[in-house]
Amino acid sequence: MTDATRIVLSSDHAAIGLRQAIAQHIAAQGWDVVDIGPTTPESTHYPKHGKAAAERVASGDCQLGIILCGTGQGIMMAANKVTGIRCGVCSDTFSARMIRQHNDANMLSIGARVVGEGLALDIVDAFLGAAFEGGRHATRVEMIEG
Ligand SMILES: O=C(CO)[C@H](O)[C@H](O)COP(=O)(O)O
Repeated sequence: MTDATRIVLSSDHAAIGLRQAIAQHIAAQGWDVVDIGPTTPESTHYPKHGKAAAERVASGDCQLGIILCGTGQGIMMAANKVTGIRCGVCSDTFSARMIRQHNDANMLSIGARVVGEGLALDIVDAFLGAAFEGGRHATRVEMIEG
């Protein structure tokens, strides 16, 4: 990935502050950030935000996505319903690195009620700093796609 890689961000109401902190953090690193909200704190429904972000990645408009909800789980489930999306929830940096290296994940999900901001930013850095290793892992990723 290069600095020109476009990254879509979205969340539900539970993760607006963390999403904005991540947006600021990665924009400062030179990533091209597309934050599709929401921006207001009213209660909303994570499936529509996960689907909207996933469609940006699946269409090729964005190369990677970072999505958040309270646990990271529901929005991940919604994103993974979109064909071509491989999204994992991460609460640790090892998993964030490995979902890129072994699973060629194109989306990362984080639970804003699970991890604090400092760890979340480290998780994002681990995800964005890793690259798919291919080889035997490519065979397995192809099997996920069916
Ligand atoms: O984590 C989530 C989905 O997996 C949501 O953020 C969570 O369910 C929202 O809960 P509430 O409406 O009580 O704020």
